[in-house]
Amino acid sequence: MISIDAVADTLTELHDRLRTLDEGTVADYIPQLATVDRRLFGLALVSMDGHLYTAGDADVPCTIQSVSKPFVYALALADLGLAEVSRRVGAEPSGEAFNAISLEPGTGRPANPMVNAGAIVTTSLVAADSPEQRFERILACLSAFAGRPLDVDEQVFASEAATGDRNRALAHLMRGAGSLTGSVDDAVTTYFRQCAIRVTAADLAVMAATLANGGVNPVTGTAVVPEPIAMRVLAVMATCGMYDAAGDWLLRVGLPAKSGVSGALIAASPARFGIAVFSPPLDATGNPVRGVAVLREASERFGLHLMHHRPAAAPTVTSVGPGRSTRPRSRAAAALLAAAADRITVVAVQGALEFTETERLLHALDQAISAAVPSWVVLDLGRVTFIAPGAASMLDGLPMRLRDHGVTVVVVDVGGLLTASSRHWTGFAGLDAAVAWCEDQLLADQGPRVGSA
Ligand SMILES: NC(=O)CC[C@H](N)C(=O)O
Repeated sequence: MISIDAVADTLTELHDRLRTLDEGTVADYIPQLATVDRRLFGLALVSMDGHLYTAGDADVPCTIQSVSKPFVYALALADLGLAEVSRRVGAEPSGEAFNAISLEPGTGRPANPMVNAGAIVTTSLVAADSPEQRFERILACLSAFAGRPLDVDEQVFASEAATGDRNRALAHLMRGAGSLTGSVDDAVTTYFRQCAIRVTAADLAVMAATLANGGVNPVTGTAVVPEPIAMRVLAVMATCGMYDAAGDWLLRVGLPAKSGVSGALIAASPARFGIAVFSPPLDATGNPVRGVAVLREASERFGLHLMHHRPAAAPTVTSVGPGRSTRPRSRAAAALLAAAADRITVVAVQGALEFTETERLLHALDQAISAAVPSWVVLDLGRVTFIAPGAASMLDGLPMRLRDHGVTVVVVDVGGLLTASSRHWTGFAGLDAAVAWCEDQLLADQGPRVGSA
């Protein structure tokens, strides 16, 4: 079969080339992890439409390890809110390894939820009546992110529970400092179980895509967490997800990401896709060698760096000009409307309105008003597909501000993009009706003169 898909081809090409990159060491401080085949190499990408692309061992299970941390952070944020969670776990890159004892002097608050200390506290914050229920909620949450019921690799769990003294020590330190409340044993046991949840690269790509998609799983359509939470989780991943390599990662790859000692790595390109790589050998910073290489290349090739300049796709304001309706008029009224043609201006807008487009629209309106001194402006949103909440708030005060200048603004807003959320706007379902309404107003204004004409 001839492939016409650049996404599938790119994954296959990256997989075939980078499989020869045989550097790094498989983690063995959790003995069971050392038994895994270092050659395993899976790639998966999930688009915002829920299309899955894979290459290599994308269906081979591994334990999620630290890649669980952003998702449990999301759950804690959903349970407690940002203010409460931030009181307990910071959001500063530690600049240290994942298992560093990086606690804020004095408070003992861990640096961020992406290192072990912060993750142990975050796990303990998940609302529950018992440790068992807490873990069930974590498993259910991660399963919703993945879009299928996940389970636990009991051997890896047992292996880490038997050897995880450093994490236990961290938890004791935090309990001593007061940043971890409750039982150390319960906190680390739940954390170890969470790290032993079994996933494939394909699952991880869906999970990352859910974060990229504003918290809505693009495969199942389930709203897993509210958009502001997905945004904050991505922010913490961007600054802290790659441990002490986080700065270099943001510089070179420019995507929120999270790695784990099993060799799992996810990255999310907001509003574009989630990607995951599974390849066990790790570099000196604890990040998977091949995963890092894949993401560096993919980011470069698809132009994905978050800080890329993205020019607007199309003009926002497509026309500015006088408006005339088809409503039948008396001869006198028609003459008056013709003479006052510059008093009704139609501004036609298209596309998705975010900050840039809305600033552009406001600027065009400003110019139209100063050039023609209209008394009525019809904002035609007939071809607007989306208004971001921030953009709607930029437009919200417009009717009142224009009224101060003697201008009435109305909107053609078939989908209720503006009028559904704001009572400041007079909305019409069609351009003709909106212009006719303005004409009626204009004629009523001029009433005596129409009579005497
Ligand atoms: N970086 C990681 O994936 C660490 C997770 C592992 N379970 C640990 O706590 O040591």
